[in-house]
Amino acid sequence: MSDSTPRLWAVVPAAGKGSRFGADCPKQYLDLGNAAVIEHSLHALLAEPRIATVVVALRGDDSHFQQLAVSRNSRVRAVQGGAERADSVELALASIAQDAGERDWVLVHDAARPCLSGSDLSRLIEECLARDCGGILAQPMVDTVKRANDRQQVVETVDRTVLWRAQTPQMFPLADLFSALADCRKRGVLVTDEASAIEATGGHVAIIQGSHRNIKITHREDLALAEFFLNELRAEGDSP
Ligand SMILES: Nc1ccn([C@@H]2O[C@H](COP(=O)(O)OP(=O)(O)OP(=O)(O)O)[C@@H](O)[C@H]2O)c(=O)n1
Ligand SMILES: C[C@](O)(CO)[C@H](O)COP(=O)(O)O
Repeated sequence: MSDSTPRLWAVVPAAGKGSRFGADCPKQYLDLGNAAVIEHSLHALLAEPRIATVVVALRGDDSHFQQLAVSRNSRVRAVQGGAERADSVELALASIAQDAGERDWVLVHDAARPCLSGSDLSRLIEECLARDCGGILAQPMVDTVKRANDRQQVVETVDRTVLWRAQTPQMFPLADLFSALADCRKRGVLVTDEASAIEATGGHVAIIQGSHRNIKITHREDLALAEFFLNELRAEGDSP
């Protein structure tokens, strides 16, 4: 890695199958208003001038991405992802490690989260840089939370005041995240987000409260909700 002026990179894991959604194509390519799901996610990142380059991790058999105009954006690169989300992120980081500076940062944002607002993205970037600490957007838990046994019987009610639902983007020093993901992979530690890898290797993660609109499209009913939220964001001028 070269040691130049710190830059901000973005990685977009987009190599999933969308099996829980159950559509004919991966959910990141479903139509959502006037664009595909992934286009909304990428446009939100590309609207942020501090992000120099966006690296999208795709399935090896992905034939959709190259048909999108955004695939030809000069700030967008595509690489092949891996079997798990963490593998896709690590492979994307591996593709830029040689170009990245020692003090560069990276934020990772799910292709399946199209309702990221410009204000949330800016706040995450500013808080992480100001605190010099990696961080994640997250939502406080508003439901009562139960721990259940394997027969789906309630074992206990959990104190929800200390619980947060992690979203993306998640932003960390690029070298720290790359190293943490590789370490977790070598140790067989399964991680479902970037913060888990940082935590597992002793790092610190700040929580920055994000909007409840920043949902992850997972099941069929999420698509209509995402379209509603996108229309709200557009009306407020908080999305590209
Ligand atoms: N091997 C994988 C698996 C997931 N993802 C991406 O990680 C994000 C969040 O994952 P998830 O919502 O679980 O997407 P899928 O894995 O496609 O969904 P499912 O688990 O229902 O198949 C998505 O943008 C997905 O494309 C990825 O890049 N590589
Ligand atoms: C990264 C994430 O979106 C944070 O909530 C979530 O962990 C992704 O989980 P998935 O099972 O890969 O959708």
